[in-house]
Amino acid sequence: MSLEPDFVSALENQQIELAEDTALKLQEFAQTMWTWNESLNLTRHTTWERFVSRDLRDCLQLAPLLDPGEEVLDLGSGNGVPGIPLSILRPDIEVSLAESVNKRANVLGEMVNELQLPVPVFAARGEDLLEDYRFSTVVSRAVGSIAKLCTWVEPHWINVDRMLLIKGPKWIEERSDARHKGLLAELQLRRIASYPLSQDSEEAEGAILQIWPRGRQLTMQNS
Ligand SMILES: C[S@@+](CC[C@H](N)C(=O)[O-])C[C@H]1O[C@@H](n2cnc3c(N)ncnc32)[C@H](O)[C@@H]1O
Repeated sequence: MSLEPDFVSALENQQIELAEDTALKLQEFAQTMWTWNESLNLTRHTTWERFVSRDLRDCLQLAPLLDPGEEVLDLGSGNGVPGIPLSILRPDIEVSLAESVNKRANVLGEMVNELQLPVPVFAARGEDLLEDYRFSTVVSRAVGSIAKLCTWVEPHWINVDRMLLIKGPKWIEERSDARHKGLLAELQLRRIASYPLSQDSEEAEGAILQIWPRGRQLTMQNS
């Protein structure tokens, strides 16, 4: 297999440099996802430009924030973003996927098999899994507001060190809403990455928010 020219130019346009075997695996992921997308509604990002500038860009921002050996749960994995690219970019961490819709969870299982990735897929609500499993970091993108995620994880902080949420510019309103509802009273929230969402627009910014219990000392390097 070789790299698709349109994928290579999308990477160049975004000034992203990747080892060839990593790029090939990410390419395989996108192609597998797009094939499944024909029968199941998984993604609207169906061009290399969109895949690189949105999906991959978010994952590349998230990947360096995790420590080697971390156990990570992608809550609401849907099409596999960010969990699957994360496991490709960071083979030194253990990624699991939680997806509450059975059909999508089955497809995720097929995708990780095709890609031969050591990624368990749970057909379950992420918060239910937290009753029985422990994860150092819960990651999530495009699943729910800050308030919703805080509510889901609230009873389970004993089994989670921190959440890392990938958010668009609306995160500030979501933070106000969560504060207003008193959901952040026992939590700390810090933006630990921010980046332009598109090279054409200076306004739209992506953010990675870290949320963790007040008073808890995190041991991760980038926390
Ligand atoms: C809009 S998709 C986002 C998919 C992917 N994370 C992304 O960024 O493109 C949200 C997915 O989360 C799933 N979902 C919603 N609530 C969930 C929960 N509590 N636990 C697990 N999956 C959930 C939905 O079924 C859906 O597939």
